[in-house]
Amino acid sequence: MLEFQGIVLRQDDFTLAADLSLPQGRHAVIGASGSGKSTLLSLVAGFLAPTQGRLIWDGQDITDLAPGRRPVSILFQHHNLFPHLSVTQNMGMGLRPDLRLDRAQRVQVAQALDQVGLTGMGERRPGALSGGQQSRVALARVLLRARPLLLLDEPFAALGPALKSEMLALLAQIATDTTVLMVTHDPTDARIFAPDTLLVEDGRVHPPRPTGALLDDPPPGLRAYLG
Ligand SMILES: Nc1ncnc2c1ncn2[C@@H]1O[C@H](COP(=O)(O)OP(=O)(O)OP(=O)(O)O)[C@@H](O)[C@H]1O
Repeated sequence: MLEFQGIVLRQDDFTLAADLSLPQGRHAVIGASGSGKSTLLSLVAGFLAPTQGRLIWDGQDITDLAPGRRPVSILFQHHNLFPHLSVTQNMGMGLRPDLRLDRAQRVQVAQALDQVGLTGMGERRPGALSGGQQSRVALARVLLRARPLLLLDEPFAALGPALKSEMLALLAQIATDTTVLMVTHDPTDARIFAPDTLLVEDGRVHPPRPTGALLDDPPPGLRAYLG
């Protein structure tokens, strides 16, 4: 459970406010451009600090924890695979940045590779993979970190619709026991991936609502944004 207790975050003349609880599970984050979606993820990741309020994870106050000490992993649109490292090495970075993996960790990497359907491709460089395969490597690296909170900012926006759906289905299948917050501009993504959605409107984060109900009968601002 992630709790936003009376959170207010100011950035120049923009203010983000959040006062809600997020149970474990998959949540979409949806809202107009500039409404504050990325700011919300940065707050949870610890890149931005609130001016007021507390952020609580499973009863523990994480408001003042440095990003690296938070129970968080992040997957953004640009996956930042290292081009000079092999797929296996890129994934190993998720476990040990210095790549001194022990035997058990090497087995873990191989299993993750199997899990995302890239068996036998571990020695390739990212440049020798398709866009979808590179996304799979980035996804596997994030999953190897095994942090309980996963933040996604339009992670598969560069992929075509079919591949994107496939990646979301794969993520839903393997990111169990994880609380996921996924920013998306695509209501279809929200519907297929996230049982609940957080609407961000003019800097206010609304509590989670069932995705289908919210999108079937959107409030006026969201309706205008969805078109
Ligand atoms: N570094 C910054 N300093 C001051 N204001 C900022 C900064 N970064 C973003 N903002 C402002 O904060 C507001 C929210 O930005 P944010 O990136 O969270 O929106 P968003 O909902 O993710 O938008 P988009 O869908 O376009 O990515 C915007 O009005 C933006 O101009």
